[in-house]
Amino acid sequence: MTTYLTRILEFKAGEVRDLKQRSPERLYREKVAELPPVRDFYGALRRAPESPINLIAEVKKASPSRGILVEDFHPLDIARRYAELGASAFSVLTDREFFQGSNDYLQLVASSCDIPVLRKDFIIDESQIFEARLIGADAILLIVAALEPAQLGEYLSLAHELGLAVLVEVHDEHELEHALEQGSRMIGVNNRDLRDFTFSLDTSLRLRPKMPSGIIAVAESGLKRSSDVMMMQEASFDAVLIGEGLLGEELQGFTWKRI
Ligand SMILES: O=P(O)(O)OC[C@@H](O)[C@@H](O)c1c[nH]c2ccccc12
Repeated sequence: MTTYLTRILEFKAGEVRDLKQRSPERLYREKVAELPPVRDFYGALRRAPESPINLIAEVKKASPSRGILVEDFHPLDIARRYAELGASAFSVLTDREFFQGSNDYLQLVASSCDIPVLRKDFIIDESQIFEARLIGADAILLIVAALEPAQLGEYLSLAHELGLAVLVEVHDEHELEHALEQGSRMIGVNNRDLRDFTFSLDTSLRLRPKMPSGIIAVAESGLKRSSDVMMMQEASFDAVLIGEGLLGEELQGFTWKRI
């Protein structure tokens, strides 16, 4: 069945072919060895007992479901505003075709701010993990629904070997089980179904009790109101990942944890 996700992944496969032609793995390994260490993404997101929920603020220009969200898009200004709001980490979209993101945006944000940065993209090949490290990311997203079962474990290992943290994204019980079996340390529940872009906050609430303690738990997508954030805090998520909702006034006025 053709879904939004399958369409995105097909396009991504073409991009990855080009990327692999441009840069063989040997070159990546040499370059990565010269890089400074990453910032501690896991450490920034783990919520201490009694402390408020952490914010991963997403720097997002557009989405396939909503089109352009920010016409006059200045990623660094947006990131600085989110840091002032109290964000613990950033997520920067690097997918060009569907989200109008860019590696340049990530590079700019990562090199100008102290807060750790997640590369938000559809990773389907090891070359993209090396690339993430080279452009300055501290963490990557791995979407369980976008990978073959054997790939998740392999990519987790490679990312950790390169010093990158991994946010493993799941959408149902089955994916969660697989994520846990493969040794994920940080798991994000996407409230949005990437196959048809429908969403429900209940997805996070339903899956949270099935995540063992010790896992860093993140609720992702569709959070727009203070009450949504409070609900995830009460459900004992460590963090929320918010893009579009931060463009609205309500969450800009929210008292996020100050750093
Ligand atoms: O803008 P929102 O609804 O707050 O969502 C942010 C983030 O969760 C969403 O952009 C996202 C979650 N998983 C993804 C995977 C790929 C691209 C984007 C995403």
